[in-house]
Amino acid sequence: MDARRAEGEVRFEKVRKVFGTNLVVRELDLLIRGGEFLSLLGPSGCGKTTSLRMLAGLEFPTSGTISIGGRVVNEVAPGARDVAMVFQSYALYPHMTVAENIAYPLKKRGVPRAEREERVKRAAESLHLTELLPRKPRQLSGGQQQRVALGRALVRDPRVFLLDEPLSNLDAKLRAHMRAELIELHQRVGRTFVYVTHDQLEAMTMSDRIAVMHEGVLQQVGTPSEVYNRPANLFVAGFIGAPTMNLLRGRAENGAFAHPAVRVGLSGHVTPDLVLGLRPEDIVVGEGPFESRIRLVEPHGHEQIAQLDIAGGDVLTIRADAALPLAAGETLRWGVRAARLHLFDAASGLRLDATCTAPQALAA
Ligand SMILES: Nc1ncnc2c1ncn2[C@@H]1O[C@H](COP(=O)(O)OP(=O)(O)OP(=O)(O)O)[C@@H](O)[C@H]1O
Repeated sequence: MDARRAEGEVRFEKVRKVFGTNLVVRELDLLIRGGEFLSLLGPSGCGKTTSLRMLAGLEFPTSGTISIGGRVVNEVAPGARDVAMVFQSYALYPHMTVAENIAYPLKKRGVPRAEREERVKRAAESLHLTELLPRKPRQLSGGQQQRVALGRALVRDPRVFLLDEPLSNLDAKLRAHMRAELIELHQRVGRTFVYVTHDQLEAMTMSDRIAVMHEGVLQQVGTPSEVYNRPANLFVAGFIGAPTMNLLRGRAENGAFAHPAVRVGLSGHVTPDLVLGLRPEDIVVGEGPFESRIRLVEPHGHEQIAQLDIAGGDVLTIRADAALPLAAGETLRWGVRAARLHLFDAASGLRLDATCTAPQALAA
């Protein structure tokens, strides 16, 4: 590992954070590799912002250690950690020009004027801000303001960039555009990015790895494809993916997963009470051993998403080609791509290392 990578490595070891009686982060163990784009992903209140703020030095861990580049930083002041944070609110100085806003962190550190100007120029170029340098923040769009906030971080060339929902104030189109810009920026600067978001699309599209958090507990760390294709537990299974994974509770019976509406062969070790996870795209539409009534159909242009009322009182979400004639009230035949299904132990919620073999006809 080269020196630049080593200095950008971040490690949380048994980090806990308590606010009063509220345990907000529990025993967080997480290694973020130098140069990696890692997203902390989870619903509101799960402790991701607090984790980021502890890394920035804006909150202190109740116990445990945080290191950057192999050095424990628990006692190190925020300004001496060599990290730069970008917030959801851009927090630009309204009376300063874009150039002055970007230069500000350097000025505060006593960087000489000529060097300041050179570094601002480079940061502005890499964020396509050159033309905007003389403007004041109020003369900029939301996306441009967020780029200035990024510029203010970039100009310092920190070891670690900390980003707290930086795109959430932007409209959908601009967000998509900024996602692409952030990917590019990360590739160009080769620094560690720690990105906090509750938006799985952001996490899935930009990250090298995603750390999924829920109620202060780290649930799974993996590449976007790992968390999508092998969710470690029911929380991750239900959180990642849109539309969400169907989760059906059933029992292991004679080597099969049995539910009033679905029966699938099993191979491997399973527990008696199971949850079967079926992503909407892993349901075969129009053929197969199962039959259910269509409850509603949502056209999405390129595809349709439909809900089926299935036996046992559950609802199943499916995705189908836009050309298929689906209508509410009609009966639909369906099957499953067995090898793509997920099995969880109902009691612990943990993923089971077992696979589904083939859908089986339901007993009459
Ligand atoms: N300074 C504080 N004092 C007391 N409680 C706090 C403080 N900061 C955060 N909390 C609480 O800690 C919990 C986790 O907050 P945190 O902001 O880390 O969650 P989050 O996952 O980032 O959520 P969000 O996306 O809503 O910011 C919440 O219940 C919050 O109310």
